[in-house]
Amino acid sequence: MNEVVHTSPTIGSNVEEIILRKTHFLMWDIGGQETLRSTWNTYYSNTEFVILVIDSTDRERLTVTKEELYKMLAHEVS
Ligand SMILES: Nc1nc2c(ncn2[C@@H]2O[C@H](COP(=O)(O)OP(=O)(O)OP(=O)(O)O)[C@@H](O)[C@H]2O)c(=O)[nH]1
Ligand SMILES: [Mg+2]
Repeated sequence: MNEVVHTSPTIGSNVEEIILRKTHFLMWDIGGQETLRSTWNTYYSNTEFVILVIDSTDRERLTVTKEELYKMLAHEVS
């Protein structure tokens, strides 16, 4: 709180491993910019879950987000 957090757009990806008891989470943070979305499908194999972060105040982009989510879910398992 009361702290300015500096962020920069994700280019490529950031990977983080979290271990909780015997469960290992390997989390990939990937960029959401339009030009980077075509690379998303290279992260799908062995993926158990997806966390999609949206800005709920950006009403215009909700439709785009929905389309991108459906595209992701419709992707063939490889
Ligand atoms: N108010 C508020 N602003 C946030 C929060 N998280 C991120 N932001 C702001 O939202 C903007 C984008 O944040 P990022 O974390 O770069 O968003 P991103 O989804 O990772 O974007 P990409 O890496 O390009 O996919 C920045 O201006 C942040 O300061 C939050 O929890 N609260
Ligand atoms: Mg990011």
